[in-house]
Amino acid sequence: CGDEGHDHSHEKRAFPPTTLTPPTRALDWGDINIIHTTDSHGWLLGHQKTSFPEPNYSGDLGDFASFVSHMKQIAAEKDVDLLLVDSGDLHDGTGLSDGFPPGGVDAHEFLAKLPYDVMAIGNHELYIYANTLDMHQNFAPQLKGRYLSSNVNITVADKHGKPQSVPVGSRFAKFRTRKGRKVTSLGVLFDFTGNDKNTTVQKVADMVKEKWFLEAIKEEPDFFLLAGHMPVQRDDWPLVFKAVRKVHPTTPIIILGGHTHIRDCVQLDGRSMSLESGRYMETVGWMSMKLDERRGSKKNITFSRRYLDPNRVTYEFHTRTRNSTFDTFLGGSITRGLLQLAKRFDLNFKFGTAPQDYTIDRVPYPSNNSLLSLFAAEAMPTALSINNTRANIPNIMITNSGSQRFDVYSGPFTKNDQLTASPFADAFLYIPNIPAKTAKQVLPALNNAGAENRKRSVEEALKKREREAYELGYVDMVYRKWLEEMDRRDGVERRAARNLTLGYVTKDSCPGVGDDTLHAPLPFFDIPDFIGSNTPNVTDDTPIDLVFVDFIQDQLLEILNGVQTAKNFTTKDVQSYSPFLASAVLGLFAQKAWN
Ligand SMILES: Nc1ccn([C@@H]2O[C@H](COP(=O)(O)O)[C@@H](O)[C@H]2O)c(=O)n1
Repeated sequence: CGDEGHDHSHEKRAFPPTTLTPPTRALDWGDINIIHTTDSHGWLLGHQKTSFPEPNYSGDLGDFASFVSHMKQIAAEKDVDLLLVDSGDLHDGTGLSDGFPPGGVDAHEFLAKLPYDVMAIGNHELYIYANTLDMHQNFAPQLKGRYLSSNVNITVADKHGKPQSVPVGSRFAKFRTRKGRKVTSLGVLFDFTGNDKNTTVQKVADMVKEKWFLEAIKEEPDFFLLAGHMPVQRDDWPLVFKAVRKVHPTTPIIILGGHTHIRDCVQLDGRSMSLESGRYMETVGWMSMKLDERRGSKKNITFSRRYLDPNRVTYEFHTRTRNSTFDTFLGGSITRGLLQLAKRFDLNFKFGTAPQDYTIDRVPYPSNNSLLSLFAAEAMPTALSINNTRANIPNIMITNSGSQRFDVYSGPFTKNDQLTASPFADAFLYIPNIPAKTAKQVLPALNNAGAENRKRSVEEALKKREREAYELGYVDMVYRKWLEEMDRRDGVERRAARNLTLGYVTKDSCPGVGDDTLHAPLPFFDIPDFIGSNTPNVTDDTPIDLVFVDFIQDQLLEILNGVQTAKNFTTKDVQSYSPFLASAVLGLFAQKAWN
């Protein structure tokens, strides 16, 4: 980096001890180039486990910062523009984002040190008001008008103490690139309904009718940069796209989406490209666009896109650097700062030693290697029996499979591993005295099993619930379908060939191959949306406790009232079951079972 006299050593350079596959080819540069991140969910220290595909994603935020600096330098040499954009969901996912009380994520300080041109808000910034307030008061100001929340507001007290609803960040941003090109930018969130009190999400269809929106898009920029936490397929981007196209039929439009955690690309017309760049810092997206020689051209624009595996081999390949020349001063200081933060939050605290790998969808559910089986059948019953006067009453415990966010690997099981596997601070509730016969029907009904035998009214309720679930942020099924398709295409053959490491194998609807590095896909097994403990061995009329996480309360009550008619259950029948939150369950279990 040319900065002599400071320490370049990183403790975390101990991993990965594995040989990583380099990218297949150089990036295609254009006049406008974009590096894109989304759904990072706190994975700022990179993926640290040694079983594949984890080493593919071992680059940390410091490495990423060094990569961005070198790429900026290359852009300057080429005399082109390079922008850095994020599409939201910084919260919920690791010990760095969830290892301490909500309302002030110190790790975000390091994100703000990167030269982001635009960042958009995600649904995970809105589950807890204190987190949204932190974004509004502390994070957004550091982005100087470029933290965008076009349709998301927060209610805060004005200077007279009266509540007022204001954008969490800014509604839009207009700026010029280094080369002087005019950009109009938005940060749009899908129609999310699971947000906390005193935050509001306006429907996208209503946002595009707002006076401020029509004013903002009126003047023609050199290109529109529409960032947002919304998948590039099957959602409301076309509403925003059409609203812009109505006024500017040929102006280039770049869309940078997120939320479904997949790698995806689509072109809504020949002068636009939409990119989605995965999750958990497992993907860094790249897009380039060659501008027209003359203004007003209607010809198709040449775009390229690429999905990079974020690791030092990828970064050094594309920046023509070596291990000894790659780290910048900023990059090194970010890595060291994050490691200090991890130490401060005691993220290496060991609960026990996991005897084997437990994965979410690489093995069937239920099975001995399934994390969902481990959580539902062993960890939840063990952890929730601690300090619980109802421990001796038979029960059925239910949670959503989406509550388990990441695999557990054999070896030391730390506080960080606990929070990556299960980051949500969801509380456990219960309804007492449900006849075992009724309680046993709830889980299959939640998973829509036996739908063909069900009455039409229940069918309709389930359809409605599916729609509502999407609005609440349930998109795990989209990610899983994506994994299933890549495995089904040629998973068995690619894995059998043994010349490729495991990783993502993307097929999207943009021209050419999108993945930067070739891999064999992971094996995939379908999993249910809801999982439960083993049913107790009691007679059908035995009254038992129906235990569940608060996150699924509304759906559970709806289903419970569908499988029986003796009583209409409401939130008044629900009580607190345990002092422990979902995010603590695996640690409590590991202390008992893995020590
Ligand atoms: N309190 C919570 C909040 C969310 N979830 C799970 O997260 C999913 C949404 O996350 P995305 O990254 O996909 O936006 C949601 O479907 C739930 O599975 C939770 O369990 N508890």
